[in-house]
Amino acid sequence: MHVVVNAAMSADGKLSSRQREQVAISGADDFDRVDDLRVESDAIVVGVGTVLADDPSLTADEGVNPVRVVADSKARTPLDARVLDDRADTLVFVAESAPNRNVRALREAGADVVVAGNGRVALGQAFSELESRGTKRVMVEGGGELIFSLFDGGLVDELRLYVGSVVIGGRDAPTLADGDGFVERRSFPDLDLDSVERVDDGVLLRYLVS
Ligand SMILES: NC(=O)C1=CN([C@@H]2O[C@H](COP(=O)(O)OP(=O)(O)OC[C@H]3O[C@@H](n4cnc5c(N)ncnc54)[C@H](OP(=O)(O)O)[C@@H]3O)[C@@H](O)[C@H]2O)C=CC1
Ligand SMILES: Nc1nc(O)c(N)c(N[C@@H]2O[C@H](COP(=O)(O)O)[C@@H](O)[C@H]2O)n1
Repeated sequence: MHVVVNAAMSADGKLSSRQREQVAISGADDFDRVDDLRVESDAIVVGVGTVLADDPSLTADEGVNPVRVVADSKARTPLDARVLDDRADTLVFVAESAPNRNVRALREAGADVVVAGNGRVALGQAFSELESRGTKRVMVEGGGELIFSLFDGGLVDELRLYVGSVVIGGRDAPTLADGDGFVERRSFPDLDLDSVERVDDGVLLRYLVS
């Protein structure tokens, strides 16, 4: 299974402002590129933080939509979230500790709810489950907490990063990789820069994870 993390960040590395609402960092050409990547993928994965902050639909304007996947330990995905609409299938990974009534409500809303892990979704287990269902290409669309955990778990193969020509700032604004962060140099994931391309008025960087 090939896992691509795709994100748009400001020149100072922020995914959004400290208010954690969706910010347009890239432009029309980049959103078209993201649409194409969605259609080429079998699954699009986000953390529940992105669902709560942005309410994304995670669907493409044209083509067959991949399954939408939410890492949501406590089954907090709102029942009126756009990821639960009928434009595509949705799989929610929860932890064993997720309240039963939340799990039941998500199933009644049409989601496939799968338990992976105890206190928090075990991403290795969740990705093995995706692979066992025939998933070949996974696209991760954020946010920073989930992306850090995926790098920490050695689960990322490729990073496509749009760097917009804007500064957002703010110590509490989400960055590409939040979580606890790495400390030892030898634990920093090393990246191989594969390509650099001007898109809109920013830059698209494509890295392979060593
Ligand atoms: N510019 C861009 O490209 C993008 C920007 N964003 C922005 O990012 C922000 C949201 O990011 P963020 O708050 O970090 O949210 P995330 O989408 O990364 O979701 C984080 C949540 O996912 C759940 N989760 C479940 N399992 C795990 C795990 N193993 N590791 C980590 N998290 C897990 C946790 O909640 P629980 O414990 O309840 O399960 C956690 O709080 C918003 O401001 C949004 O606008 C988001 C996507 C793309
Ligand atoms: N590629 C990209 N460029 C930006 O400028 C962005 N702000 C984002 N953000 C993420 O894209 C998702 C939007 O989803 P829908 O189109 O509503 O389905 C969402 O997860 C944003 O956080 N991406």
